[in-house]
Amino acid sequence: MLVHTVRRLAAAPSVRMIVIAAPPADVEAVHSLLSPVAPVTVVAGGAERQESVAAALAVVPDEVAIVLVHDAARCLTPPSVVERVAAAVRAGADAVIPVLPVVDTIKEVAADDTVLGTVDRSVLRAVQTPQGFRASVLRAAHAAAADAHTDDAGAVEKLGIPVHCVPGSDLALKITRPIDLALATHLLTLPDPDA
Ligand SMILES: Nc1ccn([C@@H]2O[C@H](COP(=O)(O)OP(=O)(O)OP(=O)(O)O)[C@@H](O)[C@H]2O)c(=O)n1
Ligand SMILES: C[C@](O)(CO)[C@H](O)COP(=O)(O)O
Repeated sequence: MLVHTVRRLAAAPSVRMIVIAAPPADVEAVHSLLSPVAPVTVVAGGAERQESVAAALAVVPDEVAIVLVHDAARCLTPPSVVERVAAAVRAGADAVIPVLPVVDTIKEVAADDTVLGTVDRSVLRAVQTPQGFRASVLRAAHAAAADAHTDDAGAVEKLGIPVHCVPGSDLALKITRPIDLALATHLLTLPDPDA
């Protein structure tokens, strides 16, 4: 997954530096794996995603103005999505997330499995990565983050800074369940949409 992720990130013209947070015991191995794919810096990640992002951010030079945070698990994210996010930050947004509409009906459910209500899905979005930030905003959000957050934009929202949405991609699925892996394996057999 890491190889596919880095290959697509490196193919995005806006990406100048790639920092990977790896399990501490695997830093050397990950560097050896990825060096033939693209120049990468590999740091020891943390127990949670948030800690890994903070560790990677710590080695990003101060002169880097825009930082994109990506999931290795979204390894088929097309370079066009990376470019869309980067372009929106360059155009002036402090924080940008790629999103998709929610296609299922969403219910709020009580602990006893009784439905409490139906949520208006027209205002909901499923959030992907990479998420793009003005570097100073991401650093401030991480410094201020008192609680755990499941995405970096969540920490920015808590600062009261607007987060802008751009279209994501079905290809940017997060490989979480066995069926996601089966789907990704099949998608790899299809022509590259960005080629
Ligand atoms: N300690 C961690 C855990 C996760 N990640 C990053 O966060 C992404 C999502 O991780 P994870 O939560 O493990 O993905 P899921 O497969 O969705 O697992 P879970 O069911 O725990 O949410 C990973 O691809 C990885 O890039 C990380 O950097 N450091
Ligand atoms: C960042 C993310 O991929 C956006 O959808 C998601 O929040 C990661 O969540 P996870 O539970 O760490 O996989």
